[in-house]
Formats: sequence, structure tokens, C-alpha cells
Amino acid sequence: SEKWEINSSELTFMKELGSGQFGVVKLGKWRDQQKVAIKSIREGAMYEEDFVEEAKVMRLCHPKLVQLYGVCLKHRPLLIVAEFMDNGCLLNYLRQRGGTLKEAWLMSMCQDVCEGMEYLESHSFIHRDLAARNCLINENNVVKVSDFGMTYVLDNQYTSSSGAKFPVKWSPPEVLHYSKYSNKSDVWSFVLIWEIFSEGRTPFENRSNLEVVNDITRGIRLYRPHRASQPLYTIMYRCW
Ligand SMILES: COc1cc2c(cc1NS(C)(=O)=O)=CC1=C(NCc3c(C)cccc3C)N=NC=21
Repeated sequence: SEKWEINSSELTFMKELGSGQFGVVKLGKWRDQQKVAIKSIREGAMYEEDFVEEAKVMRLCHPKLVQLYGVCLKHRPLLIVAEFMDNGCLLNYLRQRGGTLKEAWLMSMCQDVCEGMEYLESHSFIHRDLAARNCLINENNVVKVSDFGMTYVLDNQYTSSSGAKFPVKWSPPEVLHYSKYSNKSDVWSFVLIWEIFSEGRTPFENRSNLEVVNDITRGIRLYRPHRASQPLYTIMYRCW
């Protein structure tokens, strides 16, 4: 069997962690001792063959990327087994701890994301959906980039830039207008740094996606987050 294939009999499910665009994520044990996160892919939510065939995302390995361990192919729904991150999704973490996080912690989270993204770029991998909701944080408060398999999503509500679930507020003009993805469009998504220093606020909070497309196209940009220094704001501004 493939190196990435996991036998589902080696997995035990413990509790549900949450559900996202692909399906449900559960906490489990692998061979009874290793804690893992197990994502069950809803039927028809993903080009399963392509995902399995392109399991090259599995070969990506870096301390600031959530490590994928393997897939269970023998049954449906498809199961993806990956590293368990004790403190869950970064967005929830920021919102729950707003105001209590020291600037040094916020900065170290940004550095973690930058290291993960630098590794993806060095392997010519484009994330396409970098955002605080797609980063996870472990018990040592290390942030890791996750869900970098986005390209396999079938739901065109996510993939078409006019879809209700498209990440407009994290997308550059060339993606909004021509779907031109690149490592540079991933840099634009360092809107994530704005999210971190806004402690989990939504970018362009009181603007609709359509209004943001017009604002961005006309050169309007996010304001300086209250906890960001002027030099840091200059850096995040240059990403846009
Ligand atoms: C502790 O709480 C959590 C922990 C995790 C979590 C959600 C929560 N809770 S919540 C909803 O934020 O409140 C999602 C994962 C996860 N995903 C790994 C994975 C990726 C990145 C790609 C494909 C397949 C898989 C399994 N690893 N650990 C957790």
C-alpha cells in the first residue's frame, strides 16, 4: 500500500473538535498512543482522486506547517489524519484571549506563519487561503499553517471569486479580477498579520465582499491595528 495510507483499524476516535468547509474534525489516537486529528471529507466535497493522487502535500514537512500523516482510502468518507494542535484554530484563540496577549507573543505568531509560508514558497507551493481561520496553535503556543490542500475544494462557493464563501478580504486585485494566484497573492494574505495585531477582528468588518472588491481596486487598504507599531504597519502595508 501507499506510504501515506493509514489503516482505519489503527485509529480510535475520541471526540469531535469542530467542523469546517470540508467536513468534521475529530481528536483520535493512532495505534493507541499518538494523539491525532482526523478530518472526514464530506462526500463530493473534494476531488478525492486528485487529492489522493496529489498527496504531494503530504511530502511537505516543516515545524510551522501542520503535519499531514496520511489518508484512509478503503472507506468513505475519506479520512485525512494529521498533527493534533491542542489550542485549536488561531482565530478563535485570538478572540478568546484578546487584550491579554503580549506584543512579543503576537510577533512570534507572525514569525511562525512567515517561516511556514517561506517553506511553502521554497517548494513552489501556493496556499490560496492563508488566514487566521486556517492557522492552528499548539500547547506551546506555536502557530502552524494548515489547510494548504484548498485547491481540491469542489464547492464553487469557495472557488469562484463571486461565491459567498470566497475569501475576498484576503485576496489581491489580480485574484479578484483574474484568479491569478501566485506566491505574491499568498503575501497579500498576510492580512493575517493584521488579524493577529487586531486580536481576531474581521478585516473591513462593516464592508460587504462586493464593497471590498471596489475599495481594494480603488487603492483603499486596512487601517493600522491598535496594537501594531508604525514600523510593523509599514511592513504589512507593503504586502498589499
Ligand atoms: C483543540 O481544538 C481543535 C484542534 C484542531 C482543530 C480544531 C479544533 N477546535 S476548534 C474548531 O478550533 O474549536 C483542527 C485541527 C487539526 N487539523 C489537522 C488537519 C489539517 C490541517 C488538514 C487536513 C486534515 C487535518 C486533520 N489538527 N488539530 C486540530
